[in-house]
Amino acid sequence: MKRIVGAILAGGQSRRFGSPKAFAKQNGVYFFQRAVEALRPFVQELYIVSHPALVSRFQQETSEKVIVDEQVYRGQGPLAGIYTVMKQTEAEWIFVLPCDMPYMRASTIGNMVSYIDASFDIVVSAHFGRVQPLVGAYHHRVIGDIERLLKAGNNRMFWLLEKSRVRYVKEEDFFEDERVFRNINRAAEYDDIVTEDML
Ligand SMILES: Nc1nc2c(ncn2[C@@H]2O[C@H](COP(=O)(O)OP(=O)(O)OP(=O)(O)O)[C@@H](O)[C@H]2O)c(=O)[nH]1
Repeated sequence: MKRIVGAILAGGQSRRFGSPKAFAKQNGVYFFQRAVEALRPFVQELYIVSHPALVSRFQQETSEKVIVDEQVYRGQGPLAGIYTVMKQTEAEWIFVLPCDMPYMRASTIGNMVSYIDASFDIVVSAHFGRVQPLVGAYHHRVIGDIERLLKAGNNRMFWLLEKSRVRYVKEEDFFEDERVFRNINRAAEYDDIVTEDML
């Protein structure tokens, strides 16, 4: 079995949402907990990477490991979170999920994991023509590239994808319900899913 470590990114500011998205609920379950449930079956270790203000709240709600972004790159976005987890582990692969996709499920991750292949550096979902850099596996060997990008202040995920050998997993690889990749950024989007779930 491939050695995979999980990284749940929960270090964003949730400015558009208005309160920490990780602790919004879908059908009574915290968003971040949905990510934990989806990833847990496939990883030996799992890290929730957040920021200092949320650590104690996470610790009250989960027994998973909670860490904070490396101080030098704090606030630099998801790339800083992935880098931080890579620094914690020597595992070959880091499987990343955001904390704001409440419909993500274990079967999706299982399918993604089956496409992990060491001839690629990164394996991410690109279902329905939308690249999802926060849903996929990153090989540990990209840590140097990530560090260089962060040092230069080029923290967009797409800079890393551009430099790397990427396997884009699409609907012809495995079909998936589009809703699984729905991420919640704004309170209005949250209101929509609450209403839909009640129907
Ligand atoms: N560890 C870590 N995760 C981050 C960071 N920035 C964003 N994330 C996570 O990446 C995912 C996508 O984040 P966004 O929705 O783009 O950003 P956000 O800061 O949470 O929200 P906005 O403030 O509204 O832009 C979420 O799971 C965030 O928690 C960061 O600097 N560090």
